[in-house]
Amino acid sequence: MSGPLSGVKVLELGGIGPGPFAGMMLADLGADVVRVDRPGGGAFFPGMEHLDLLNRGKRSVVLDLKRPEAVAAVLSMAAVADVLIEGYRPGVAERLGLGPEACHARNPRLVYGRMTGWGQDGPMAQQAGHDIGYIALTGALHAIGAAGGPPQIPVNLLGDFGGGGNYLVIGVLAALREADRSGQGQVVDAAIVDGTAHLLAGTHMMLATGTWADERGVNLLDGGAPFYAVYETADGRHMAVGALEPKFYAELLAVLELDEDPARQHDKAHWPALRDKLAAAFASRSQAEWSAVFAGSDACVAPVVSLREAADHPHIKARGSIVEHEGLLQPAPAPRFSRTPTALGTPPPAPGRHTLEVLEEWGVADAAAG
Ligand SMILES: CC(C)(COP(=O)(O)OP(=O)(O)OC[C@H]1O[C@@H](n2cnc3c(N)ncnc32)[C@H](O)[C@@H]1OP(=O)(O)O)[C@@H](O)C(=O)NCCC(=O)NCCSC(=O)C(=O)O
Repeated sequence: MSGPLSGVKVLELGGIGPGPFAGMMLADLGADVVRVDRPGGGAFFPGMEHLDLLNRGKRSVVLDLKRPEAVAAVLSMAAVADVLIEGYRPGVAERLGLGPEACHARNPRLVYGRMTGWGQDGPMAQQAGHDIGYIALTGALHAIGAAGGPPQIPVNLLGDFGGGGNYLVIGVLAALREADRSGQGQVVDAAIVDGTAHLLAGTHMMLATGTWADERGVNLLDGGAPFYAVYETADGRHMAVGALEPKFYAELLAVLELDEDPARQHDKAHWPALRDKLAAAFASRSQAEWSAVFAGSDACVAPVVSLREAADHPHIKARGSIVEHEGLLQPAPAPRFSRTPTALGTPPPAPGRHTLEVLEEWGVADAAAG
């Protein structure tokens, strides 16, 4: 296995969303990730486990953790692992006998990563939830959408993955580094509400400076500014315009051949008229035509393409950011490394495919535990 985390052993107790995403990232980075699936798989999309990209590059063991022998097997695996990650409701791992105390008794160096929406404590810790509810409580969902319209759902990118799985990985990596020095593991409590709130640092900065109103669709970076917005083209597609800096804004006006005073960029009273002008300009040609017109320019304009179209965009293609691998269209590992390059992992395994192989390899005595 290549990648900077080559040789790092990760045990992932199977959950949904952000936990598996964090496991995928660790596998992308080269770690040996073993996922413990429950009998019957417990997949979000049953029967389609081979398409579950969040499990690429991992091996799967199926263990019924309601059986003491299976719990003993997982504890033995935790004894030789560097990292354990779990995404149950707080207290579930403890009830199974796999909480941090039980695991640290077997392996004091273990980094024990916990992924939840609300966090390990607080009044809502025990409540069920999903991305949309978690981001709602941080102010993020309120901030997204057009002025006068309802909040818009940013897929489940912001909470589950941006504020969730990513922060679990960051926490795990920091704790691993510290464990190298101290010889001790610790618990990483990654909560989507914390991570999403943290992602809002820049927005809070603008709020503090009085340059951001606590409303959606009226600000510099939420579509309020006409030079940072999305416009419809003649064929019903869209172009994304992000001409923030005066020199790039001037370039936008030049390419569009708009009769407009560049000095009025930040004149809010002028914004409605400017938006109308930009809308009329973009509505005059197709997305493909505008893409050709803006190619190579610094006007910061890009076509809004679909998930499938993205893979065919010349830049995305040249970078190999989204690739077809083993018959599956998927994003490539990110970021990239100069000395220890990463590679796309093995396809998502069927649950339990590696039970015997892994239990043997990780030296777990009772290989029949599952
Ligand atoms: C998502 C959940 C609300 C789902 O709630 P539940 O279905 O009630 O699951 P819980 O985690 O509470 O408990 C899981 C139960 O499964 C049992 N369990 C788990 N693994 C096993 C195995 N291998 N074998 C046997 N039994 C098992 C475990 O003991 C618990 O049983 P008992 O002990 O008997 O109860 C919760 O897991 C949760 O809050 N997780 C943290 C946050 C999270 O992941 N949110 C969703 C993000 S995804 C998202 O937002 C999105 O996709 O959109």
